[in-house]
Amino acid sequence: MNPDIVKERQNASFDVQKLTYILDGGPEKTKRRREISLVLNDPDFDEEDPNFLSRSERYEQAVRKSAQMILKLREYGISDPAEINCYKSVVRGNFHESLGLHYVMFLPTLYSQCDQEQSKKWLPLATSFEVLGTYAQTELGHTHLRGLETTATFDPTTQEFVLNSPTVTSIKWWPGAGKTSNHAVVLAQLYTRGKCHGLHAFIVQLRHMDTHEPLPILVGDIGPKFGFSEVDNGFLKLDHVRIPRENMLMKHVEPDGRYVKPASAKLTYGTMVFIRSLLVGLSALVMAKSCTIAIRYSAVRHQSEIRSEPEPQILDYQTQQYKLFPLLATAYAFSFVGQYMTETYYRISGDINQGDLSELPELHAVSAGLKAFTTWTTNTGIEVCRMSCGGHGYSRSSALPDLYAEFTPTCTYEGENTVMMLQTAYLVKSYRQAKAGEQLRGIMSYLNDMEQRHVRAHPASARPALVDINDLSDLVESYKLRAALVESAAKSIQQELQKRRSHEDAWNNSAIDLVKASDAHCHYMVVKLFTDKLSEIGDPDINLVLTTLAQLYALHGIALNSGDFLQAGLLTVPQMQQIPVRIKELLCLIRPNAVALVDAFDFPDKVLSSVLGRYDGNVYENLFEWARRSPLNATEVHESFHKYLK
Ligand SMILES: CCCCCCCC/C=C\CCCC(=O)SCCNC(=O)CCNC(=O)[C@H](O)C(C)(C)COP(=O)(O)OP(=O)(O)OC[C@H]1O[C@@H](n2cnc3c(N)ncnc32)[C@H](O)[C@@H]1OP(=O)(O)O
Ligand SMILES: Cc1cc2nc3c(=O)[nH]c(=O)nc-3n(C[C@H](O)[C@H](O)[C@H](O)COP(=O)(O)OP(=O)(O)OC[C@H]3O[C@@H](n4cnc5c(N)ncnc54)[C@H](O)[C@@H]3O)c2cc1C
Repeated sequence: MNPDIVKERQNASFDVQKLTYILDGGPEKTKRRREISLVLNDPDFDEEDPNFLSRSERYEQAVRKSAQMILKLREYGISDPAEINCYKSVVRGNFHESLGLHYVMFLPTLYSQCDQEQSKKWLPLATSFEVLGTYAQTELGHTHLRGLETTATFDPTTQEFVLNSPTVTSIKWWPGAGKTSNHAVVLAQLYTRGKCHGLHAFIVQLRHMDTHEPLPILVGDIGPKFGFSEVDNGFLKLDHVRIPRENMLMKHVEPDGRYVKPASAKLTYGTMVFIRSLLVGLSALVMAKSCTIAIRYSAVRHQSEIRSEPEPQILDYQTQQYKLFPLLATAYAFSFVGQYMTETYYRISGDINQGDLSELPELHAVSAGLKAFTTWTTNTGIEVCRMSCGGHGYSRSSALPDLYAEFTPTCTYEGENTVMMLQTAYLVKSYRQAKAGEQLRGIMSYLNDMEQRHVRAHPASARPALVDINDLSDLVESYKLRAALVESAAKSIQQELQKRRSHEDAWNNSAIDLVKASDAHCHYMVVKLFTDKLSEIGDPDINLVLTTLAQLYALHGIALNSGDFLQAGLLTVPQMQQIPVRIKELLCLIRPNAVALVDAFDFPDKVLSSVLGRYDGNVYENLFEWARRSPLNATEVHESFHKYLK
């Protein structure tokens, strides 16, 4: 064990194990997670570092691993979805799996959109993996749902739907598992009795069940990408492909071609809401991994000098702390927000299953906003962690390049982030309702205060600054008032309308304000949820260290967005000047606990797959050992010497 890292652990002021329990949701859950993690010792999962393989080899290795996972899950009798998720996330490490779409989109779509008869037919096939599915929605030319071109036209004479990609732009593009899957949920515009009824979901067989040869359908892999090398994102061109009427999910078309309206057309989009909710938790996980790597490495790396003494640990540089500790605080904040998002998703979708759709718009708005907010922040954070590790951070052995390449598309898939932020129509709507005197419920209820509390932009001089920057509840209140930026967005739309612009143009001309408002709303939610969580934590040592992190998270956010807080008169200039001073104090308070705080995330070394983030801190000898395994070192003299240099 590296002596620096041993010393760091001795300095911790709290019980790391107890903090792990809090993050997992209780000691039982930690115990079970650790039991599941023992799978890492299974030699059947031994594999080559994907960084040393070609794309085709990576795909093959990933398929082998996916197949092994299925067999092992059966062998160990793991069937609880949360446990399957935990198992798979341990085995997958930092990469994705070829069968990922089957689990996260195909199966959930079947679960939520099959009627009884369909469930009876499709669920046994899909859960036994005879049917391997993907989710084919996006097209070469469009992702916007109303713009999708693929059609499904009902033919009452044969009781079939005819699926067609009429143009090049209508070819399905990006669905995972182009080579792996034999079925797809295809999203297409439904036509019956000559009328279009919008987007609906259909189960389409793509490949022969025995030979895996494509049916008369053009299907394949779209080629190498920035990351996602384990995943065969695919194309799919349907040329008048016929499927039985029973393959339409939720069966909205009667045998005579009559269309039966669903309770809400948006239920078809349910799987996207599910994944957006999950991505909040994924952001927390990846931010936690990145911080673990960068902070452990910073504790063992010595460089340069502060005083004329031996080289200090780079973690002692104030600038290094300023790079990493706000991200550490973010990792904790997002962990608690991820827990909230999961609970909220299951609560509201439970109500939806019972026929109560009243909270669907809020679930959509919150999951879209938090997905965008947390993935954007994490995306930037991984890169900060990488650069904070200097040259060794650039090596694939650090895992940080892979974490970035695998994570960055979360800002794009499942709804491009700006587009998701613009789903703030709900916020503006809520603002208008509150202004009209309606009492809002749930997370939007802070807008009820608008009129009474004059929550709106004021010049600094007009508002007495009562905020104590050391008091978290005051900071939460300030974020809440800043979230009233939605008023500026609503006003901008109003002004545009007064200029006789159409509603659509008024919206587009206010889009920057709308995204800012959405961002401020999400930021408020994160600060509030982090602060609320503290009241549940009884252990005084842990409460203290997490309070320090929450303060850092809140103050760092204010420092980055000082213009908003000053403009709205929420803080004065002298208070703003105090914030960097307080931030520096908080960095010093966090410093002795930094390594313990990342240890509490409890990532096994094999899951981190990072030479820099090793628990034992023995970085250099392992870096050397990793480099020696590079395929270029397989021979002492590379063949290119004989071919070209000699
Ligand atoms: C541990 C977890 C690991 C997870 C790892 C996952 C790895 C998997 C890897 C990759 C998977 C990637 C899969 C995909 O990307 S699938 C494709 C995803 N595509 C999208 O997300 C498209 C984004 N676009 C949209 O969703 C829509 O186009 C839109 C931007 C929302 C606009 O939709 P539409 O045209 O219908 O709507 P309007 O703007 O006119 O809005 C109409 C009203 O409907 C409301 N609305 C929209 N969407 C929803 C919804 N999902 N639920 C509820 N309500 C919704 C909208 O707010 C409007 O409401 P109003 O009251 O104003 O009328
Ligand atoms: C790794 C990966 C996996 C994927 N997996 C799947 C899958 O399994 N199944 C599937 O169906 N799809 C999948 N996708 C596709 C993915 O869902 C889309 O790429 C995503 O929804 C974004 O759409 P787009 O690519 O058309 O971007 P565009 O919408 O073209 O975005 C380009 C730019 O235009 C801007 N823009 C677009 N619309 C607006 C607007 N209304 N207002 C303001 N700005 C706007 C965006 O902000 C962005 O800056 C995957 C994508 C990736 C990268």
